[in-house]
Amino acid sequence: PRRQWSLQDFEIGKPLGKGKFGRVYLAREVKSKYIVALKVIFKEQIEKYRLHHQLRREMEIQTGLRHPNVLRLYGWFHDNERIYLILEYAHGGELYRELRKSGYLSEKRAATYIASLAQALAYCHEKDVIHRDIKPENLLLDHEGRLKIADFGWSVQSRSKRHTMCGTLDYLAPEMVENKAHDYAVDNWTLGVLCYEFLYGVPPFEAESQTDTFRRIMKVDLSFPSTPQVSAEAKNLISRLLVKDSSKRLSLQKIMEHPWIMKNADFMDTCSKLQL
Ligand SMILES: CC[C@@H](NC(=O)c1cc2[nH]nc(NC(=O)c3ccc(N4CCN(C)CC4)cc3)c2s1)c1ccccc1
Repeated sequence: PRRQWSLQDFEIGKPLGKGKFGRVYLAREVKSKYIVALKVIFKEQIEKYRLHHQLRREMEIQTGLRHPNVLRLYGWFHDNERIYLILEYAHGGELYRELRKSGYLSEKRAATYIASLAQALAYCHEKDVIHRDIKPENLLLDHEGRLKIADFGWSVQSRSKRHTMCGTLDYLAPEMVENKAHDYAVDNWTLGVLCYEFLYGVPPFEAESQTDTFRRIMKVDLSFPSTPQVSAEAKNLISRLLVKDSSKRLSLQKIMEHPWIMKNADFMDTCSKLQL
């Protein structure tokens, strides 16, 4: 039986990051000395924005997911004011920071991250989970540099209903921009956006205003800068993901078999190759 955790079970360390509704702290479970990340969410924030059903969904979803590229949620507890999520600690921090520091990533590193994401999403889709908010801020790195998808706050368990999104629009697929019912293929679109951003350092439809970004997404106004130098195979993969008709986007399986991925991705644990 799952034991009841409480704050007394943990020594709280430095703050790791903060999101809209809470903060994450480094923490150590006292008895086992096991290092975790403790996400603290304020109940009044959840009530104010009426997000308890979403938070419950995040907790149910992430608890049930077991994949090397999905951040583990070990358990949770609460007190009068706060809800605490006991999360896997990713030692490398946010992929976002690495991307901003180096400007853009090598084709090998970009392909490895896209392959890891495709495997993680294939696993999530098998479990009827659509993350829907895959962006660099939600991607973490562990001590081996392995990618971990975090923050399932926006994910949905089954075929999604209409939801308004907040935050950056750069990663929204056309069907989400049009607020149409959408399905798993939104995550495939997002892989195209991420692959572009990993290789060029900026998202493909970036614009001065949100309206212009909307317009560029709806038109799939995609162009490749002349620098940095990016291979034709990489551009081919991006062009086959950033397709308006969601049924025509490359499937996750086909992404993992794409020549650019096969040539550049470093499948660290070969077993993941067998999972294909
Ligand atoms: C993805 C956002 C989400 N975050 C999580 O759930 C998060 C869950 C989780 N587990 N481990 C983390 N690790 C870190 O945040 C981290 C940050 C910097 C680090 N380094 C700094 C540079 N140094 C050179 C190396 C070490 C190392 C680890 C995070 S964040 C969130 C959502 C709501 C509220 C707060 C946070």
